[in-house]
Amino acid sequence: MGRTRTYNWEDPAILAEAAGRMAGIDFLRELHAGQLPGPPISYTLDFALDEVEPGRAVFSLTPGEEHYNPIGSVHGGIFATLLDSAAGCAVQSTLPQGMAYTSLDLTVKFLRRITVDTGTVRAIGTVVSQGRQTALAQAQLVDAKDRLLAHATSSCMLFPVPPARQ
Ligand SMILES: CC(C)(COP(=O)(O)OP(=O)(O)OC[C@H]1O[C@@H](n2cnc3c(N)ncnc32)[C@H](O)[C@@H]1OP(=O)(O)O)[C@@H](O)C(=O)NCCC(=O)NCCSC(=O)Cc1ccccc1
Repeated sequence: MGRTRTYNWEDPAILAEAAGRMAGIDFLRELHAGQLPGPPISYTLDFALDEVEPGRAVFSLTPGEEHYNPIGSVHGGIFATLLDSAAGCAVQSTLPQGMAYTSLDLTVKFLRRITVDTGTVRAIGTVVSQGRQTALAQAQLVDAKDRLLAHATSSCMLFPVPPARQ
């Protein structure tokens, strides 16, 4: 008998509209407090924003079988999703109202495999450098013993919120 999993999510337009009219840190704090619905990807993969402060964001995930690749460990894309989220939200946490961002790239180093036995993992993102048009962020994926599981750097593009989203 195969395993099954069901989940619900909220209309992503609610979140996108809020992101367009709020300062990054206020948006992320409301997300963290549950005053805004999580993004659909957080329900799909079952991970959450744990901490946020200006220039730093932390996400956590407890690995399950549903995250596995065909070779018996957590798929690299799960690592990358957590690292992209942490690095991107670290940048977002510094943006004033009216500014938006998107990640331009993500360079990931997979240092240790993750399995269901690894336990909860945390992706800690911080801003390394911020300019007018781009920001450089990095993120570390660690286990409960703070062992480094993966590392990523990401460049983000900064731009005014498009009029349609304001
Ligand atoms: C193994 C290596 C790549 C290289 O390690 P090195 O630089 O030589 O360093 P070191 O030897 O110090 O090892 C470090 C730790 O690793 C442990 N360990 C070593 N060998 C094995 C082993 N054979 N099996 C189990 N564990 C092994 C080793 O005991 C140590 O742990 P410890 O300190 O004792 O507790 C390591 O960096 C790694 O596992 N990275 C994560 C890669 C990863 O998870 N990628 C994403 C998933 S792939 C994917 O999804 C793509 C895909 C998609 C679709 C379909 C198919 C595929």
